[in-house]
Amino acid sequence: MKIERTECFLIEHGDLILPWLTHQQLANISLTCKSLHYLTRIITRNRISDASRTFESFPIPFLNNNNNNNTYSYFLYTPSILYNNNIPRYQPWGNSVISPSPVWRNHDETVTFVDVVGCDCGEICRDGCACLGFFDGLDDMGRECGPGCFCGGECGNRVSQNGVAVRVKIVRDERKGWGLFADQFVGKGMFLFQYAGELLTTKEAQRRQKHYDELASCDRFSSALLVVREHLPSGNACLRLNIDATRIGNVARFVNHSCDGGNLSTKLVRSTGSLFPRLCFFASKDIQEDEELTFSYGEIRKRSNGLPCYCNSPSCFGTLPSEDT
Ligand SMILES: C[S@@+](CC[C@H](N)C(=O)[O-])C[C@H]1O[C@@H](n2cnc3c(N)ncnc32)[C@H](O)[C@@H]1O
Repeated sequence: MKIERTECFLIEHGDLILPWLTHQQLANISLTCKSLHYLTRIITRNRISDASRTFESFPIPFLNNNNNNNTYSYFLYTPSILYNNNIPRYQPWGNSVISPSPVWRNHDETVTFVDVVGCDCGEICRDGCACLGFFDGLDDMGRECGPGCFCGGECGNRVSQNGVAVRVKIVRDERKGWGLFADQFVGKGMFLFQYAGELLTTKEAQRRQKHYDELASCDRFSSALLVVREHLPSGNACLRLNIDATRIGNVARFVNHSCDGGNLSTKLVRSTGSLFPRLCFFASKDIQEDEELTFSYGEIRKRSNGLPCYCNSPSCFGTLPSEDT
């Protein structure tokens, strides 16, 4: 009797409730009656059509031609790095009525240097802009206009601040899990996306990595915790960024490793006035439509029993890079 009442309530308010459920919760209630089965199928179809939950300019579909139950990968979406602990436990996904809250946009500018004055070109920057001068796609460090500048979001020197810049799709592979593929031609040097997720302290990153390693050893679990070290000009110190996209992140969390370096290069890009740089992905060569997007996770293989690598490149080491975080 109690179950029936819950079903009626869910059917009546499905539009409001179902998009907030995780994939597991959705799967469970889809078994309870025909109406809920039908409603959850619609939600699932919407989720598959856009992993970004409409946060990005283009929809980013999941494609799975394999005969398994992995119709999509469940995670929360953020288009940029999250600097605080105020991470939601749930986020709506799969209903056209509810669109993402604007609060989630432009997080890149929330941690800034006070009083850093950038360029004063006006709304759109000109040739002589003090912040210009890196978009050759080759240097290790990039600079863009930022919160310290007078220009606005339309400025051409804010290329990496407007979310995913090219059409991509998330495709299932039997051995590597989900992977990110180009859904259009991408010319060498073009910006694609940044690596978005939670910015963690090193202590928290080490705690989570230990937990993820345990999960990976007993399950087909994929973590997306990335550690970036930026060597400072003094040579004596390095800035360490720990970005965890496992629970909440953007499409960069689906980029798989390739031992030959793949077709993407990474660069830290700093916006004038921003405290932290962002890790940005550029095409290191021309990329054709339907080509998988990959990069090298690193050179170090510390673990004797590392995870097997299926990158298929002639220079494959056989195991994925692994480091002590
Ligand atoms: C950042 S995630 C990439 C997305 C992941 N494939 C997924 O399904 O969510 C990293 C994980 O992907 C898998 N992976 C990435 N590159 C791989 C490769 N070359 N061979 C095998 N597995 C790979 C490993 O499980 C790794 O821990």
